[in-house]
Amino acid sequence: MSEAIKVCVRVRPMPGSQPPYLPQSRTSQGAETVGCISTLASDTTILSLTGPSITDRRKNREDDQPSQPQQLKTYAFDNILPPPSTNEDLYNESAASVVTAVNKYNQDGTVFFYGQTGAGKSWSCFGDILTTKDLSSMTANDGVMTRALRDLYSTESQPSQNHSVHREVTFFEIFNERVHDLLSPPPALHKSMPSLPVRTHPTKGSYIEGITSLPVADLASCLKLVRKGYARRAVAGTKMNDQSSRSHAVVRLKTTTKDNDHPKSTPTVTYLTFVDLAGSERQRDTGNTGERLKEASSINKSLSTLGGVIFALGINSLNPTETRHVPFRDSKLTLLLRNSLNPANCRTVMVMNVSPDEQQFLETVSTLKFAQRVKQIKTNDDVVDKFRADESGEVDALKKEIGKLKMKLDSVNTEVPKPSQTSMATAKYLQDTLPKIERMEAITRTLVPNYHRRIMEDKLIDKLKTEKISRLQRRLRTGDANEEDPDSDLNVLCSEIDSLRKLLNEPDPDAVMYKSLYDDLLQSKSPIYGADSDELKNLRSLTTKLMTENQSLNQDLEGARKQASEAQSKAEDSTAATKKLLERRLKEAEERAEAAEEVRLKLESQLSKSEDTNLQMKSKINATTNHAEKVQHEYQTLSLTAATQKKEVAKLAASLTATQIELREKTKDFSKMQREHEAEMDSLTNELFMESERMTEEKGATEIEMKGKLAAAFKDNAILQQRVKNLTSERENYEKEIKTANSKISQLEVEIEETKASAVDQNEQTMATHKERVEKLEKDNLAAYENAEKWERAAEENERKIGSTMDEVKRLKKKRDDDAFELENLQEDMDTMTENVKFLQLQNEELQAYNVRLEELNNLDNDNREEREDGSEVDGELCLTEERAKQILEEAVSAAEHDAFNESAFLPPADSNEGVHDVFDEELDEEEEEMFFESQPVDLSRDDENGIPFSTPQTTAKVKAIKRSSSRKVFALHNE
Ligand SMILES: Nc1ncnc2c1ncn2[C@@H]1O[C@H](COP(=O)(O)OP(=O)(O)OP(=O)(O)O)[C@@H](O)[C@H]1O
Repeated sequence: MSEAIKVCVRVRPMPGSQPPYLPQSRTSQGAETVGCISTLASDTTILSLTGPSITDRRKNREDDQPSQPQQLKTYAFDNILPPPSTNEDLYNESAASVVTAVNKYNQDGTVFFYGQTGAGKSWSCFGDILTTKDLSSMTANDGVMTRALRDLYSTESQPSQNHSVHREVTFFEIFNERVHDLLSPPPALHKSMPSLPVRTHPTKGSYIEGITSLPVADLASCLKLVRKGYARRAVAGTKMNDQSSRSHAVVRLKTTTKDNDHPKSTPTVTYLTFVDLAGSERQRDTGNTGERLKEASSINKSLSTLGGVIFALGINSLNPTETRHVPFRDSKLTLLLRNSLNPANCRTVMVMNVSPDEQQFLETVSTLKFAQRVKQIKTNDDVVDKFRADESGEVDALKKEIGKLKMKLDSVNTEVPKPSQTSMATAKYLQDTLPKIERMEAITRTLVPNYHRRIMEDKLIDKLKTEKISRLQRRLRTGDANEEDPDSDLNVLCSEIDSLRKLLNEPDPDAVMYKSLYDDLLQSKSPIYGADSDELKNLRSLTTKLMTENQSLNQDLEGARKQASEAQSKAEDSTAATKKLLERRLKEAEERAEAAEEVRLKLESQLSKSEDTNLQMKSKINATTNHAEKVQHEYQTLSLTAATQKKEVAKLAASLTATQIELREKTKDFSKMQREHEAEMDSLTNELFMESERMTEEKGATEIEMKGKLAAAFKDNAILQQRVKNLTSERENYEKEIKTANSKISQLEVEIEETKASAVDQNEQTMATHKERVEKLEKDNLAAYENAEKWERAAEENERKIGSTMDEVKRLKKKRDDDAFELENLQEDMDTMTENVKFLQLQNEELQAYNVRLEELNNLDNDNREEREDGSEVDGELCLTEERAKQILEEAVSAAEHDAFNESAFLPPADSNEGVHDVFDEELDEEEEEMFFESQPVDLSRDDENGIPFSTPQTTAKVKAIKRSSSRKVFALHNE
């Protein structure tokens, strides 16, 4: 059993730091620290993480205090690359071996880039491909993918006479569980990228229907296409990364190699895949909402499925007897990369990108835990792919197996130092050869058990292969006449396997040859040395000489051997100690395994219990999900109601504003009128006051009445002013209330939105982490209970929030109704006020008219007085009987008096006497008229029956007017 997936951890530089990205501290033992990550310069497989303890973290979350760092854990992986590691370093440690496997041994290869958002996955994979101008020449920031492609194109399996190579590239992304072809022509403007369907073929496995696969003959055209596709990838700015990839991007290069020597043979197809996964992200850190949140939820879901697949593969490889279901089908990512995750099929490397930033501590822990799970996946070289469903793929698998065997053979061959070709006839050769032979002997001694072990291992593999081959042959024999075709794939494969087997079974021929030579030499059985010739004599003397030299050399050699044996014994001691240590460790491991078995049994029983609990939990979660959906529905209804209410409130506010404007206008008018009124009142008061002083006591009653009216008017005016004031302050209060209500409504809406978003977020997150939780439940039931409780608490909290929100909405509704009612009342008050104001206006007008009338009367009285002061007399020339004239005059006076005092509007304006003079102007001259008036025996000092005084200037004027009109009538009668 060996680890199937190589895991390299790449630590990015501290965010915001500048090159050369040196460690922040370095201890005397060589430990280098950047942020929360420490590494050893002497051991690049160990990493330790320092961070706050879980309790500290919880505490910090509550009281927001910085915590004391604590040593947390040390992890071991295949390779750790702390800053300032370059993309070249990363390539050499990760993808280089994958390229070799693809290129040299026809294996499939995949490189994954995993890590939280902003940890440097895209940087590690693609480097600065978007900004590099010349793609054909290498730059320092070339990503791992670029370097791998460069190596692939430049090395062995280039087209040759024997082989023809054809390469095609595909580039797609998985965005929100939709597969987008990044090499297809872009969609029309404002149209979204079409989603391609993923189909599963019974023999070919899963594939994308209609994906663009473009031939790429050289590196530059391949990189150009990748760059084009990469530029079209879905990215968006988040709080954690301003160019965050929102999708999983997969670049796949298919290489088809045809063997020209065997044109009928099936071409070998290999895939080299690069997967830049979207980064896991926590909503709390990114602060994502809306579309970004939806994307994050989809990313987390597919990563969680990937985790589930890795977990199941790990469990299966730990316990090969039972096969746990591997949920490849749960996401498009795992479905399409199923082959890449199968260690029997593919050489896979995972680059785990982490950030040393203390703020990202939890994410780093989570990535490293994921990496540990990946490391749990083991592969047994004897185990043939149990995932492969199709038998037609077996030829391909066998070819890949040959690749593996070749790789092994290569590694074995490189361990054997080859002796150089030398002449056998010279002693020099012997001199040179002897120590070499010695060494060869030693090597052979060590190699033989190795060979034996390997032969045993490979025999096992061979057994499986032979079984497979005979099965295949049987099938071919029964179904295909081509069985004897020496060119058939199977025969080619068989012969290749046989030759490989031979190579593995037979000891190195050089070693055997040198060994036999050496033996011959030692026993002097070689025919060359047996002949008694001069050459031999010479050789013998030379040999004797050499032998003496050799003896001394042998002595040296003996010394060296002694030293070597000492070193060997030391090495043996240390080996024994190591063996002991290993045995102790083995024992410990066995004990641990036993303990683990016990735990497993316990866990199994717990598991069965957990499964019940799971079911309960699932039903609970379903119920809660239903409840959450209901809540969501209620939210929507609430939002609709809130929107309607908002509209109503907006309408109300608009009508209120209109009323307010109207009110303001009216208030303005009222204030203006009031001011005018006050001014008029003042002037009227003054006038009245003056007038009242001048007026006699008979006018007192009128004056008092006037004053009373005036006082009443003042009072009304004061009330009006007060009312207007109250109204204004009421209006202001109402405006304030409306404002508060509006702000409360918008606050409420924001709260509803937030609660809705957080509920949706919680729902999605719960659904996404559900599977993981269930698995966690299997491990730790208690933790799951805690989670469930937390979840329930969150749901209760939601319910409580909804309750309080609904109460708030109800309260606001009631408030709105109250306000509407208050508004109606205010409107009524306003109407009453308007009527009052109208009434006051009328009163005002009456007062004005009265004033005018008073003035007029006054003027008339003055005129009258002036006329009387003239002393002119009326000539009695008229031939009208005195009695008839008196009668007519009395009738006219009475009618006029009635008109004058009951219909105040009947009087002409104060400044005009037109009505009086008209007739006279036409028919009598001034003198005649005066004479006529004077002749009339009217008592101007008497009161009429209504008690109206005639002795005032006004009454005098009135009477004079009456007299005139009467005279006119009398004159007319007289003329008749
Ligand atoms: N090793 C590194 N050296 C220098 N800069 C780096 C390194 N790793 C990452 N960065 C920088 O950090 C930024 C974020 O890296 P990148 O976009 O590769 O992250 P990511 O893991 O792909 O994030 P996301 O999942 O959000 O797409 C980039 O601007 C990149 O330049």
